[in-house]
Amino acid sequence: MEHAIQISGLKKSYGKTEVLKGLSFHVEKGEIFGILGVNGAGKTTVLECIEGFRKYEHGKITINGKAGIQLQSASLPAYIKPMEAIRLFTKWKNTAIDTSLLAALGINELKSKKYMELSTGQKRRLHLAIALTGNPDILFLDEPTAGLDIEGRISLHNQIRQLKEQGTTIILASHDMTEVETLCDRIAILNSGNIAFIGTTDELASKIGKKYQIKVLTESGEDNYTADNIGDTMLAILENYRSKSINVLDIKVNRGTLEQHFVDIAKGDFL
Ligand SMILES: Nc1ncnc2c1ncn2[C@@H]1O[C@H](COP(=O)(O)OP(=O)(O)OP(=O)(O)O)[C@@H](O)[C@H]1O
Repeated sequence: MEHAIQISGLKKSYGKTEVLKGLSFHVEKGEIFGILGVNGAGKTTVLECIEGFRKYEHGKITINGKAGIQLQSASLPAYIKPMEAIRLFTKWKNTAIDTSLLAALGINELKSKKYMELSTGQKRRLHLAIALTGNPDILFLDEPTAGLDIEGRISLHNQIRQLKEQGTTIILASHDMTEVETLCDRIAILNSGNIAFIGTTDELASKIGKKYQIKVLTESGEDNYTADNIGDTMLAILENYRSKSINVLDIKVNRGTLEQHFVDIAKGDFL
């Protein structure tokens, strides 16, 4: 089956720094696909290369469908009113105003305000409405809920899920594992310009599910370990301290959360 987005061997450098080192992946039609990584991992760069806003040195990107792109904050003129912005983009995309979409996103309530007077959440809703004018097949979202309160987050998540139900393919960048876990069908985790993991969050959880984190407090300080096999590892750790005549004062064992494991993978400490 034809994919919504197909990327092979994508390389991008800023000056001498290679930020993307040959990424290959695809986004399936109708899925919500998350690109994860810590700050500076290259998430925005990947999105911008796919969107066509960034030149790249190597690789091939194929998009099958009409794209809708959520603007970055502060990207509209300060004095423009929400409905003026909607009319501008509707005209530019040569399409009609979708009044039910505007009602669903609460844009009508913002009529009297200027762009600079909107809150972060209101701006995000307006940016989403603009991205959705012309009914795109593929929606690009960069940190869609950054700066939103819990209510705004839940509301935007629900809107994103509804769009998926209507058949829209969604690709989003985020550094929030919890957000991605609740929303995305599949994720790619970027690390040092490469994909460190790609698959479903369930696959990620089962891959790392047996990982334990062990914190040992001794008279010389605190040591941290991770282990798949808790029994053998504990014996080896304790034997090591005993052979060095170091007194163990306390031991704590945790099953790591997906979030902690994401940080390990994203920073390169995984396995
Ligand atoms: N226009 C640019 N010129 C030079 N370097 C850039 C430019 N844009 C991004 N970079 C660098 O490329 C790297 C990746 O940036 P990018 O914005 O793609 O990361 P990100 O994962 O989206 O980060 P964040 O989570 O902070 O938004 C960073 O080291 C950044 O400093």
